[in-house]
Amino acid sequence: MNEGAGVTTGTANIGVVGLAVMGANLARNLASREGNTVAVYNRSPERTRTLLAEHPEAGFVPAYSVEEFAASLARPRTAIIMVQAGAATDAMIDALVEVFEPGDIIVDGGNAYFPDTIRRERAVRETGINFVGAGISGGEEGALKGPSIMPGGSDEAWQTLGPILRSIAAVAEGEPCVTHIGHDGAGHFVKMVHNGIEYADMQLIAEAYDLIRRGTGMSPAEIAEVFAEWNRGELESYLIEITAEVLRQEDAASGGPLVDVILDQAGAKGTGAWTVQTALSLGVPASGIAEATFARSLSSHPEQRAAAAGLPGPAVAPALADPAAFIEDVRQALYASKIVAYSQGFDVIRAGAAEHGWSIDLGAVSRIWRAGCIIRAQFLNRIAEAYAAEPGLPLLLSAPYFAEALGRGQAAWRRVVAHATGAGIPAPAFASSLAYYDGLRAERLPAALVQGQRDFFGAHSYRRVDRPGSFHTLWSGDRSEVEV
Ligand SMILES: NC(=O)C1=CN([C@@H]2O[C@H](COP(=O)(O)OP(=O)(O)OC[C@H]3O[C@@H](n4cnc5c(N)ncnc54)[C@H](OP(=O)(O)O)[C@@H]3O)[C@@H](O)[C@H]2O)C=CC1
Ligand SMILES: O=C(CO)[C@H](O)[C@H](O)COP(=O)(O)O
Repeated sequence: MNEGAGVTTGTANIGVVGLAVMGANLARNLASREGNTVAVYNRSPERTRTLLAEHPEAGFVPAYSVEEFAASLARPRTAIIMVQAGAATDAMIDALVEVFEPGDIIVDGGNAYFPDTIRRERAVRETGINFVGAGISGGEEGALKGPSIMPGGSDEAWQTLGPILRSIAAVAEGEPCVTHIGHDGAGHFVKMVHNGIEYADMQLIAEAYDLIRRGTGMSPAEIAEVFAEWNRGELESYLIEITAEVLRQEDAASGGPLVDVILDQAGAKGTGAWTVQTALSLGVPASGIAEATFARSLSSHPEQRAAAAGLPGPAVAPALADPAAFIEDVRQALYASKIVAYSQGFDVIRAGAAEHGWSIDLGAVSRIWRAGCIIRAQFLNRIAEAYAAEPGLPLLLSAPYFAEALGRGQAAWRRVVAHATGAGIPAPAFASSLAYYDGLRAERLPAALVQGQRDFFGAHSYRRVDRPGSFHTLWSGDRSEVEV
């Protein structure tokens, strides 16, 4: 039976392909906006049927084949794909290209590795169809109520898409959380870095929890109250808020805290690793994001953890003289490390924009992250202010507000990292953020010695502090210096 038979075709002004958690909620969000009629299609028809049955109010136009989907859309067609990243996205793009026409727009709203988006945009453009890679953040709730949206693609496609995306995006201080990030893969690039920062933020919060729990012996429910309190101050953010919720949750089966029965192996779908790979290839030291990504990897090697379980650690953990003061230290260390994570993330975006010829407005990026997305936070207002005051800011953490906050928090930060080290509690994101801060502010770095070593074994040469040029010491000869 053709389940689409009987529906009016060509009337939907927008379509959604892929009706899992993100696609279904985005389709409902679109349908709830004045003037929209939304066509929906999913590879497995069950999802389409379920969505229709559960949300008759949305007035969806269902399609059970890509041909039917194309026919249900008014021309020029606009469709948003929300399917699994990778091969599934390629398969859906190929299928839509077969049934769409020049001038139509295909939007990939899923997470995609930006080089894939650049490749797809180029290939689809050849057919005369517009392709837009748009990062969408906010999870299930954001997709439904208003996500933060990071579209790339052409100016022409943005003319059509802009009003639709503005109508469904979250709103922060009266501004929709969407902006045309830049051409081809720019949108997915920025979404990738958003997720890298998300990894760092989550890891820092997890380390804060672990330090407090192991240091003070407080229960998860008690620590939830600490996070709830922090959420009323400068750390106010969605991730802090949901952390309190998770820590408060009791497990029905054991009667204890849910967090204690969740297997301690963190999953990852790839965006953190993409950010780190990209940062490495751009030469940007995104060390906090890297540590957060590696911390998930370390957690997910049970065989290695079992092999290391008997290795010695500190015999006696240092006692905390003042647990309340320690908790305040952790709060300050978390804020300082968070500044580092965001500063590094914005560095990756700046370097990526330069490398790929994108003109990315970093202030606009910070503004569209203020609501709707997973890293939404009060803090983003401070970043927006920093870029408004100095759009060409070379280093976010050197902006007056952040420099002052780091200066205020650095003593507590050091105490926390020292305590973690002394107690044998892993705090890789806290420690690496502090090392990054100290590395940046150091008058002189041991990189000079590294250069000497490189010159010794590979005649790689070095530059001198006292005169221009490149030099090499004749290490295996008379050790005199020559200019090269
Ligand atoms: N979940 C989240 O919080 C967020 C997810 N994203 C991104 O949004 C996208 C959608 O995420 P989510 O809703 O979680 O869904 P999933 O990533 O779990 O993907 C499931 C969807 O992909 C479809 N699919 C899988 N393989 C194929 C294929 N070969 N051909 C056609 N369709 C296929 C499924 O169809 P079928 O029903 O037939 O299996 C289903 O509709 C992903 O790219 C994800 O990375 C972005 C932000 C947040
Ligand atoms: O994009 C997202 C949020 O912004 C997705 O939730 C993504 O799946 C999170 O990444 P991971 O699964 O690797 O933790």
